[in-house]
Order: sequence, then C-alpha cells, then structure tokens
Amino acid sequence: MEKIVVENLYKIFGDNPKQALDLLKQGKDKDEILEATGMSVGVQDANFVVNSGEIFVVMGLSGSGKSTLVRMLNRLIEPTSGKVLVDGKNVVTMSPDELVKFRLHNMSMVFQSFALMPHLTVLENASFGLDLAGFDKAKQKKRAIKALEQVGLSGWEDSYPKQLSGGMQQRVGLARGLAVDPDILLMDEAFSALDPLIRTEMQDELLKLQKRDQRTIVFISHDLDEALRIGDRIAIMEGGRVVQVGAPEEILQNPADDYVRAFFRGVDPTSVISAGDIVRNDTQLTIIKSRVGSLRSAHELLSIKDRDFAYVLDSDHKFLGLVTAEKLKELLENGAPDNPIDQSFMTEVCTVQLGDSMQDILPEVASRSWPVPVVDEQGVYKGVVSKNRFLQTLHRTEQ
Ligand SMILES: Nc1ncnc2c1ncn2[C@@H]1O[C@H](COP(=O)(O)OP(=O)(O)OP(=O)(O)O)[C@@H](O)[C@H]1O
Repeated sequence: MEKIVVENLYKIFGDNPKQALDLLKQGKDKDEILEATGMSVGVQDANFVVNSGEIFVVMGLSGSGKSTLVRMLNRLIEPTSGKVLVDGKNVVTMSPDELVKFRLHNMSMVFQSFALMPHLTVLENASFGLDLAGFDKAKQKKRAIKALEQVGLSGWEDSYPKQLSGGMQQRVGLARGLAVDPDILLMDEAFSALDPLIRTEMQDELLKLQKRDQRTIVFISHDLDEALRIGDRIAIMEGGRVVQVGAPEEILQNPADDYVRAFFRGVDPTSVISAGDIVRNDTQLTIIKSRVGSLRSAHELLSIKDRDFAYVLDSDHKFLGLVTAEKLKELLENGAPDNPIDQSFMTEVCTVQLGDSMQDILPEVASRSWPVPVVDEQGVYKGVVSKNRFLQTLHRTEQ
C-alpha cells in the first residue's frame, strides 16, 4: 500500500527558482544553471512511491540531493514545486498548524548527530518530542520509558548523554523518534557516525523493531552495505535526480545506467539475490499426492508427462518429496503392491527457503541433477531453481 507518493518534486536553492526551473525544463543541467544564475539545483523532478511498512533507503554520492529530498518530505526544506502525498494528503499545501501536528505525530526524524541535549537526562531527552507534542507529564514518562526499553536502554533513564557511548547516544536518538510512535520515521545517516560494529548492531536493532512495528522508514545512507542490509527498496540519486528505485536484487540485475552499475560494482550478487527472486513455478514438475493415488498411477502419470521425476505435494501444496520414474518402475517390476504413494516410495530431497541467498543454495544447486525445490516458511512449494536459471542470473549480473 502506498504511504508516501512523491510527484514532480523540485528544490532550487536561490533567489529566483522560477528562472532556474525554466532553464531546467529547457534541458540545461545543474552545472550550467549554477554557472548562469548562481542557483543550486538540490532535487530535480523526483517521482517515487514509498510503501507502507517498508524501509526505503535513499542512496547517492555526496551532494546528490539525499538530504534535500528527505527534508522536503516533512518540509524542513520547502519544496520549490511538486507534491508530497502522505496517506493521500499533500504535505506541501499543509497550513503551518497542520504541519506542526503532522511532524509531531506522523513523521519523526532521527539525525546523525543524535541532537541530544547535554543538560537533560536520557529520559528527558527521549521524551523531548512528546513534550512538544503536548502530552501530559505522566504519559510522556510512560512512552519514553517504553521507547528506551525498545532500544535496550532500560536502567539508563537518569544518566546524562555524556555518560553514554556513541552507540548508546544514538539509541537515545532513536528512542526519541520512536516515543511519539510515528507511522513514518525519517532517518538521516542515522548510524554513520558509529563505529562499524556498533553500526551493525544498530542496524540489527532497527530490523528487529521493524519486524514488530512495521513502520514506514525512509533512511538516508551513502553506504551500500548498509542499504543492502536494511533496505526493502533503494532509491539511487545522482545530481539531484532519482535515477532508479527498486529492490536491491532488482537494481543489481537491471541497473538503470553506468552510474548505478558503478555503485553496485564489487557487490557479490549471490549474497543479495535470493531463491525467491529467481524461483520458477513449474507445475509440470509436481504431482499432488491425493490426486495421483497409487504407485502404478503415479508411474503412468510420469510416463504421460514424459518425465523422469516429479515432486510430490500434499493437498495444501506442502512439499513431501521426490518420486523418480525409475524407482517406481523398479518397485512395480519387483511386484510391490499398488499402494497409495507415501513417503516410502519417495526419495528425500533438500528444499531451500524463499529467503535463502543464492550463496546459501549454491551447494544444493551444484550437487543435484534435478532443479532445487523452493518452499516458504510453512513448507509450501513455490517452484524450483534450476542450474540454468542460477547460471543465467549470475551471468547477467556479472556484465
Ligand atoms: N542551503 C543550500 N543552499 C544552496 N545549495 C544547497 C543548499 N543545501 C544543499 N544545497 C545543494 O544541493 C545539492 C544537494 O545537496 P544535499 O545536501 O541534499 O546532498 P546529499 O546527497 O545529502 O549530500 P551529503 O551526502 O554530503 O549530505 C548540492 O549540490 C548542495 O550543494
């Protein structure tokens, strides 16, 4: 479901944005405009959608427009033109009062610099936004304590920021964002100042919170590893433009241009692309146990389909195992009774999960002569990954 819809959004810094807009529309680029008018194009014609409950990462080199774009979502920076629709309501045309309410209740922002007040305790810092939002003291305390608990800082309520490590200070910053319980959290390079181990820890923390809360998070990062780790989808920016939006594996498999390709160079595609991304559902390969009946009819079915094997599923499509034509034939020739097919006629095969990476499934794909069956968390069959498909994907991402 669409949570934020950005349409034709522009930001020009300078006194006469209209002049710069006209030049942009005439096809002049950012540098030409800066030279001719002294005006700086921050964001140019951004169009994208952020879905409810996803972590949407905005990536790009320094100066590409990430901060400007994200600050226009809550109008910390006023857009020059365009629309930002949140749940269908245009943030750009909100009155000052509406905007204050919107920022306090619907869209919080967590900054890289933590922005903690040194003279306030951890609890007071965490309740800061609640105070502004007009919650009474008791409610503020209750919510802030809960938010601190969520980020693992119970027991530190009465400490002061300087008594905390950088990682813990960032947790307070995050708790402050969470305390107002917003549907949307904007995070501006929130973990960039942390050393790598703590940074990974905070990313895990965010993913854990996200699993439970399913907020909509827009996260600015210039770090590809971070984007791949936490992002459901990524927007790549270059020179004020959003040049591509997609799931990491989509971008990796189909980069829009050389800039995007260069960004992803060095990323091992097998760690990003999952079995679910390359699975193919081939019903020719499956038989439903209750429908096939006995050993003999299973054998006949395989002969008709001219197949050496089939995967057997129960009536809910849960994966049961593999039957081969050869084994069925051998059993029948040796006079086995024509019983309903059950586990004793099946060869056990390893399945892989939708979320397993190509790296994880490589040993199975390489060692099996049949395509590897893929199941979801409930064990329901979703299709197969064949050796060919695996190699084609590798080949495409290596170009
Ligand atoms: N207040 C401003 N006045 C003039 N130009 C600005 C202003 N803020 C940003 N810009 C320009 O807008 C462009 C985008 O800047 P922005 O800070 O959004 O990029 P960024 O991708 O967030 O960079 P970084 O990763 O370094 O934070 C840059 O060319 C920048 O110089």
